Amino acid sequence: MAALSFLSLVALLLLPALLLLLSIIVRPRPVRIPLKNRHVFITGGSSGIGLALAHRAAAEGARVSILARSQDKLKEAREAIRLATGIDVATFSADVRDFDALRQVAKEAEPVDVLVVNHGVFVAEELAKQELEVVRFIIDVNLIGSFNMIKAFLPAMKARTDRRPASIALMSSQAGQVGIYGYAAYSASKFGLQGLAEALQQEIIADDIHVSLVFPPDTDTPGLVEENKRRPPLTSIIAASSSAMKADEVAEKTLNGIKSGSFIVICNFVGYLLAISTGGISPQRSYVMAFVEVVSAGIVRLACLFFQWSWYSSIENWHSQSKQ
Ligand SMILES: NC(=O)C1=CN([C@@H]2O[C@H](COP(=O)(O)OP(=O)(O)OC[C@H]3O[C@@H](n4cnc5c(N)ncnc54)[C@H](OP(=O)(O)O)[C@@H]3O)[C@@H](O)[C@H]2O)C=CC1
Ligand SMILES: CCCCCCCCCCCCCCCC(=O)[C@@H](N)CO
Repeated sequence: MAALSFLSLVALLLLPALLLLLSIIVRPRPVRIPLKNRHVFITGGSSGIGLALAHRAAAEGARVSILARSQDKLKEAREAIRLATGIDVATFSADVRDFDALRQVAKEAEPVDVLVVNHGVFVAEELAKQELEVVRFIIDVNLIGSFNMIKAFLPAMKARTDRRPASIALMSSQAGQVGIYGYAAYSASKFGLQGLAEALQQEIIADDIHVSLVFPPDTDTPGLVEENKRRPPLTSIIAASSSAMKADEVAEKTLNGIKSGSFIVICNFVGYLLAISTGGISPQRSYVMAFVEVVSAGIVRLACLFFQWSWYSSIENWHSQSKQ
């Protein structure tokens, strides 16, 4: 009884003190980034998550531009958005691997207030089977392509005359928080975005530009349909630990994350567990989330170990079955 009341006293005093402390120290400070009447530029905006983002941003009153390689898909996307919202988006055809082409696009499109670096390619395959050419392709498009986009667009974003806060959002994946069977190259390309995002945020905070890093689970898109045709079964089994989402749901989370300046954008329940367990030393603007992280870190680590346990059991079972 005495122990119990002592514990509740500690909780009563310490937890609010912790909350207060966190509300003072969280950095960068909270920010709101308006979308209405601002220029939102989305790579990979002709399909899947990028297309859903373009729809939503247009419906919220932003001026929207989309970039991808295929002219045909861009045209189709433009028509679909016009049909649904009555709004015209600007389209740019370029390969994110071609820096000179991106510089040209940037010149035409500027000024951009919200840059959403969403394009991406994925080929799920065991590394032993995956050609190095495919590995290079994934890293080139997902990681180097993101550098190319930022290098091409950042100078004008820094020099913008609209002094309201601006944003650069990067589309990662939950496979960018934890390495998953079949995703050696893909996970590496997405983990790379985290280092880029953390360093970049420190460099451009003084320009009032705010970085968001988005972590979706499997999302129903044309890209996923293509990937599923040859995905190793173990990739699907492990990825199923996190429930799949619709492209529009991910787009909604992403835009809300951008508007609230969240550094880490969480998409589903498992996303909370992943964000807490990989929080490490990444920036956190919300003192409430910071509080949840500090208080639950240990127990969430335990849950993670259970997930690893179940994944390795699946892998063991798979191998023992395929030997029979
Ligand atoms: N779907 C999913 O399960 C998940 C996806 N993600 C991430 O979300 C993002 C979008 O995925 P999703 O919507 O499924 O993808 P889709 O395959 O449906 O669309 C990809 C988009 O990127 C464009 N793109 C691809 N390569 C290039 C390139 N080299 N240069 C310019 N544009 C390019 C495509 O157009 P085009 O081919 O014409 O160039 C298309 O517009 C990716 O970064 C992906 O990694 C994250 C977690 C889960
Ligand atoms: C307590 C801690 C909880 C840990 C649970 C972790 C669950 C991880 C599931 C990872 C799913 C990865 C999906 C990748 C989707 C993707 O990017 C591809 N479809 C390519 O587009």
